[in-house]
Amino acid sequence: MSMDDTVRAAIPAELSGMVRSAKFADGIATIIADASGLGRSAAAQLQSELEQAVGAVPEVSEVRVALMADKVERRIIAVGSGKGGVGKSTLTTNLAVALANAGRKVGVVDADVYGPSQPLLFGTQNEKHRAEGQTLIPTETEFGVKLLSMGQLIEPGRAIAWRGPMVGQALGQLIEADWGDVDTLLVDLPPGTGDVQLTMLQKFKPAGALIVSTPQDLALIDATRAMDLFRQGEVPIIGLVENMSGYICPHCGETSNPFGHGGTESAAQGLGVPFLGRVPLDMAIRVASDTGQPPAANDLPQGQPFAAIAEQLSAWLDRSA
Ligand SMILES: Nc1ncnc2c1ncn2[C@@H]1O[C@H](COP(=O)(O)OP(=O)(O)OP(=O)(O)O)[C@@H](O)[C@H]1O
Repeated sequence: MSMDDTVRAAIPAELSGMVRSAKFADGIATIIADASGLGRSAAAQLQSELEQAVGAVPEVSEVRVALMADKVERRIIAVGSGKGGVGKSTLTTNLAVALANAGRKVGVVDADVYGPSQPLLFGTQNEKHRAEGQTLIPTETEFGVKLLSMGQLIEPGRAIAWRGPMVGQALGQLIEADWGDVDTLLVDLPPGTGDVQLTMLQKFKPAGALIVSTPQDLALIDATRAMDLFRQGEVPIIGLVENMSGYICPHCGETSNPFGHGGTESAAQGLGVPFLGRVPLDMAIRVASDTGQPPAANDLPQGQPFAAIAEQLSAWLDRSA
């Protein structure tokens, strides 16, 4: 057996699939391994396990491990709205879960400084974010989606006092975290066109933006303003989503239209952007969301509108790859 083979044989079976080459010369073992898709901490663990295993070979006085990684191409999708309370966060959570169910590697950045609600929606509000040095480690939710939230960087109630540069810095920490193999990062923006939106356009330009509105004229005017900002920043508008479109009565199942109906679809037509679909105002969506059980995670009828919109988003991601 050559010394190269001896070094290779010392590598534990579960790691050998990642090892691209193992060489030995002058007491030094040089291992090249493929760490594609591993997060920073998993890659560090791979390195130390290789060093230990190969270092145990008596002839080896030094182990040099080089880790290669395919750079994950990660696209940012901004989810915005003109005004608050239209269901932007609920949509973000459920689209993320539906995309993950369809096999994508999905992360959510909760950049809503003024009302960070993703930890509640994913049921992770009792978990603290971890960090390695300056790098945040996203929380693994039980729905196969990774999550980082402004809510865990800021004390509740302090957000209002935040100025532009602080917001920009915090957003940078969230977006440049250790996302590992995540290829699609949905960013839940605060409503309107403020500091977070500007920082996103200047520093972390999204691949596309999705805008949520309710059917009323007022909400639509605000949504148009939000869309204009992305257009000015040359971010493609993936489409408009109408939320709270039609109320499903929990008693009789009949649908009524407290906020009107179809306004978003005709606004989308008028603005020349795709209409991606509507989600009804359904108490079951609110109840499931408040208990950290996104409707899209379960095979419930309430999950279907989200799954249909996620399919369109997925098709857009494929087309623009
Ligand atoms: N389709 C729906 N049916 C029933 N309730 C909904 C629906 N969409 C959202 N909600 C509820 O409306 C409230 C506001 O939703 P959400 O937090 O997602 O809005 P938002 O636009 O992100 O608001 P903000 O900007 O204030 O964070 C929540 O209580 C949520 O559960």
